This record gives sequence, C-alpha cells and structure tokens, in this order.
Amino acid sequence: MFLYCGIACRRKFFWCYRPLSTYVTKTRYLFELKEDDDACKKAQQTGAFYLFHGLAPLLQTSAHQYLAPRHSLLELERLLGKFGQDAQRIEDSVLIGCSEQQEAWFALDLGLDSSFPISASLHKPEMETELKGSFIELRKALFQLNARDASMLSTAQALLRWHDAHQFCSRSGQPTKKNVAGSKRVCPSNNIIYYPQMAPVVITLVSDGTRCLLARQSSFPKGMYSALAGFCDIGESVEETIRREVAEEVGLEVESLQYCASQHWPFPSGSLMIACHATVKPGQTEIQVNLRELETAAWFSHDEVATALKRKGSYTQQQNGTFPFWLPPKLAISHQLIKEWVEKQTCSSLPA
Ligand SMILES: NC(=O)c1ccc[n+]([C@@H]2O[C@H](COP(=O)([O-])OP(=O)(O)OC[C@H]3O[C@@H](n4cnc5c(N)ncnc54)[C@H](O)[C@@H]3O)[C@@H](O)[C@H]2O)c1
Ligand SMILES: [Mg+2]
Repeated sequence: MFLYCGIACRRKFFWCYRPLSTYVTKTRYLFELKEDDDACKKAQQTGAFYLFHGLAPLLQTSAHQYLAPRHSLLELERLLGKFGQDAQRIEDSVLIGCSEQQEAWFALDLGLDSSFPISASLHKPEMETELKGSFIELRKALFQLNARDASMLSTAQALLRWHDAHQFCSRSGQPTKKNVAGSKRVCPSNNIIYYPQMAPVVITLVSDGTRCLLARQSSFPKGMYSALAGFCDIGESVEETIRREVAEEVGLEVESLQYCASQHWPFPSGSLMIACHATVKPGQTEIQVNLRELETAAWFSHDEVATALKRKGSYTQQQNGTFPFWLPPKLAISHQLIKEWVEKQTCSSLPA
C-alpha cells in the first residue's frame, strides 16, 4: 500500500512519495483504531475474535501443540445467540493487534459478563462443545503455543483482566466506560481516564565471571531453576531494583549491569520483564539465601547450564527420588537470558 506524507521544508510544502513500510502502516492503523471508536467498530466487521472464558483462552489441540482459533464477527454473533448471550457483549471485546493486511484482532471473554455472571458460567461446557475446543488456563497452555499465539493470548488476557478489575472509578465510585478498542476507560462523571497498567519486573542473571547463579522458589516445578526476579518498587530505576533484589534474595552485591531483552509476561497480572546480566563484586560469591523468598540458590558451571539448556521433554522423578536440573522453556525470557550467558562464555573461552 502507498501512503504519501506532506513534509514542510523551509517555506515550501511538498509531497514526498516515499511509500510507508508495512510495519509503519500497520502501526498507524492500530493507533487510529485506538483513537477512533467509529473506525474500530468498522474494523470489527472484518476482524477476527479470540475467545476466552473466565480469562482462560479457547484452544484446540493439534499435534502436541495448542492452537488459538479465531472467529469472524458473523460467527461470533451466531455463537452468542446460541449461548443465550446478547450481541451487545461484543462491546466488551478488546483490540489486541492486526495482521499485515489490516485484519484487526480482538479478544472477548464469554465468562466475564458482570451483568449475567451465573448464566454465562452455566454454559461453559456447551460452549466448548459448540466451539470444538476447551478453555484452558494460560499458565498450563503457554509453553505449548507457537510464539505468535502465546504473545497474542498473553496480551489479550492481561487486557481483559485489567478491564474486569477497573469497572469503577476509584475517585467517584461510578461505573467507568471503555472505548471501543479497550485502550482506556473513562469515568463519565469526572472525565478521569484510566489506562491499562503493567508491573515492571527485573530478571537478573548474576555471574561471578565463570559461573552463574540460579535459584528456585518452592512454587516452581520440581528441578527447575531460573534467574533472580523481582518487582520494581515505586521510585526505583531498573539498576536500583537489580541491586536491591540480588541483595535481598541471595545477600550479594552486583556491578557492571548489562541489558539483554524484555518480554511481556501475563503472570501474575501482566508484567514487563526486563532481563539483565550482572556480575558480583570481586570476592563476593558466598550465597546467603533469603528463605522467605527462595527455596534455594546455587552457582552453576557453564557446562552444567549448557547441558540443561539442551534438555528436552518431561522431567520425571529419578530413581533416587530427585528431579533432574532443568531450565525454563524457550518462550520464557529467563531461557533467553541464560542462553545468551552460555553463548558469551563459549565465545570468551575460544582461543583468539
Ligand atoms: N518470564 C520469565 O522467564 C520469568 C522468570 C522468573 C520470574 N518471572 C516472573 O517474575 C515475577 C516476579 O518474580 P518474583 O515472584 O520473584 O518477585 P519478587 O521477588 O518481587 O517477590 C514477589 C513478592 O513481591 C511483592 N510484590 C511487589 N510488587 C508486586 C506486584 N506489582 N505484583 C505482585 N507482587 C508484588 C509481593 O509481596 C510478592 O509476593 C513473577 O510474577 C514471575 O512469574 C518470569
Ligand atoms: Mg524474586
């Protein structure tokens, strides 16, 4: 698609015939849908809808993977009629993205109807039969989704949860009203605008130069270790959170912080994970685990971590009752962070 932009140059105004890239066109289209309710309603006509029930996405099974089916507006209207729900429910849907061809994607939770909570939940099994799928908790399904579906469903779940929890203005107590895209809610009595929020979390892979520090919370699956993670406190920079979290959780001081990558994470209720590497101060390697936060923490060698990264499959109890050491799956940013550390170590140990 060709779009033309007007550029003011000195006193002249001329048209520049530079076609906008597909990415820029898509970004601007999504921006327009968030700002313009009529444009967003129009986009629903040709759009596609991901369905949820009680924040669990509708999934279908295909060759050991889950797939997230999408439904057109027409199909959705038919389904809502069949489930005894009003077509007005579509107003509760939220915009979560669009294709390169500008097919807008929305998400709707069939079980989060504040007006009819009981009748909606009664229909769940019938809905699953009609939809030829199951509503499965995202926590259970996330790692069996492809990267695109995982990202779409994570965004959708976080946005649907935020709307469900922000039905009322915290100042006036009056019901708030969402815009069509669901990018904000407004209190009609005082015009306060509420925007969806997420909590920043840092995840840090601490190294002493040759080993890296991995830890377990008691809630982790047996045998799994990860990098240290913690929520940012109000007023903190990312660097300050890293220093505080490492000190709090394992009693060490770190320096030379290095950014790696970031990721939206849907748990517990929508976080921005910011992944970094850090090195302990010289001579500080004795771990003092804070047992209120962690079950255990330990230093691991390059070889131990590289072997664990290659492990695939399920992690069953061994004959001696222990579980093998394993790391979070590829989709988790902790995996990426640990993999990057292993690769850097491999490069630095190669002869020049
Ligand atoms: N994607 C990944 O690879 C990955 C890896 C590890 C952890 N994580 C995520 O990082 C998050 C934080 O890790 P953690 O549990 O060690 O954090 P943490 O060390 O900060 O401890 C959690 C505690 O922090 C407090 N807290 C402060 N602000 C909070 C907020 N906004 N929401 C919830 N609790 C808050 C609560 O008391 C909570 O019990 C977890 O939700 C976890 O799912 C993701
Ligand atoms: Mg923590």
